[in-house]
Amino acid sequence: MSIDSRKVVVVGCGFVGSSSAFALMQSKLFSEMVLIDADHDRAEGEAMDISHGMAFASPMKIYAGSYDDITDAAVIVITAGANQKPDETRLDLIRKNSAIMKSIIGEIKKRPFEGILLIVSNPVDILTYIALKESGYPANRVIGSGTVLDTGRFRYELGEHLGVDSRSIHAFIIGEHGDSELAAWSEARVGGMPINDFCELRGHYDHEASMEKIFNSVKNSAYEIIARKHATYYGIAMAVCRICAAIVRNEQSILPVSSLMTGEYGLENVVLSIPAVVDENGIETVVPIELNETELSKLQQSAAVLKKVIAEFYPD
Ligand SMILES: NC(=O)C1=CN([C@@H]2O[C@H](COP(=O)(O)OP(=O)(O)OC[C@H]3O[C@@H](n4cnc5c(N)ncnc54)[C@H](O)[C@@H]3O)[C@@H](O)[C@H]2O)C=CC1
Ligand SMILES: CC(=O)C(=O)O
Repeated sequence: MSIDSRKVVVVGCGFVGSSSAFALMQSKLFSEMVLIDADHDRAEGEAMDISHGMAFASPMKIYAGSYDDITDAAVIVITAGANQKPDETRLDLIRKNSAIMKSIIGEIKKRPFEGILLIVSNPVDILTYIALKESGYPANRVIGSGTVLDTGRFRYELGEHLGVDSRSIHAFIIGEHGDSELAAWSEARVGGMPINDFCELRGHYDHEASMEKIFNSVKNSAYEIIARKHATYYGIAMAVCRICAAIVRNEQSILPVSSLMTGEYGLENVVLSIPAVVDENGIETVVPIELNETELSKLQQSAAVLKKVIAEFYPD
């Protein structure tokens, strides 16, 4: 079965799945999009609604389908599962969503599929690990959206603080997509300048206080949004589009997706985010950026948090 690089499948058509589908339609990356949901009517309604925008975008076949439609897709985006309620962490979702992920991977595995699995449902790092184990696919083909969203939030916050286009900022949030994540401050650059030098250029000298404020705002974004509107979906939809573009356009873009660690920073058998080169094969290679001692220790603590949860599912 050959891969059709113009075909994408979205599994789960709730807030995140439908927003991602809407963003993907507007991105013009694909000419065919299959929507799958446990609630087939919902998938049908979303396919109809999104299709009605086509006259203002580009021709595309969008339909509610089944797992029999996945075989030649380039990417399957999985957004199915419960979202956080106020006061819930992402890790609190693991019981419900691990069962959902296992059932979806079970369906996918019954069919030939050679494309990329892009996991978005939370807790994304643990569910990506489960998808990897249950599918048996090579690690390069199973990617989590990881901290691509958090990194987008980080660049946005820094851009606001510094009065500069966030696209001119190279800075990453790494580790868990969740409460143990960290900012790789020591590698952050604005227009090629070390970040603190750029801050001083803009008249900001209170580095420690600003760093803490900006990082906390990024880390707590989901909680703040969920408290106000019950779910987050537009930011992640844009992140899904960005990752899909890197894959189907074979861009070799560096994105902090969630991937299997194989010795980087002394970490193994855990899935988390560090920057990686993303191309048509998924993860081409991870990019183990230099971290200072504090950052390295925080990354290792983040991995330990994730490993503890993984051990509940796959005790060795
Ligand atoms: N990785 C990230 O950065 C982000 C992840 N998320 C996560 O995305 C997930 C989805 O969130 P929402 O869309 O807000 O939830 P939602 O409740 O609006 O939608 C979930 C959808 O999944 C469907 N579903 C449930 N079981 C299914 C199955 N076995 N097969 C197919 N479809 C199934 C439901 O019918 C529903 O339509 C959550 O886990 C949420 O935490 C949300 C935002 C950002
Ligand atoms: C819900 C979630 O994971 C986020 O918005 O970051």
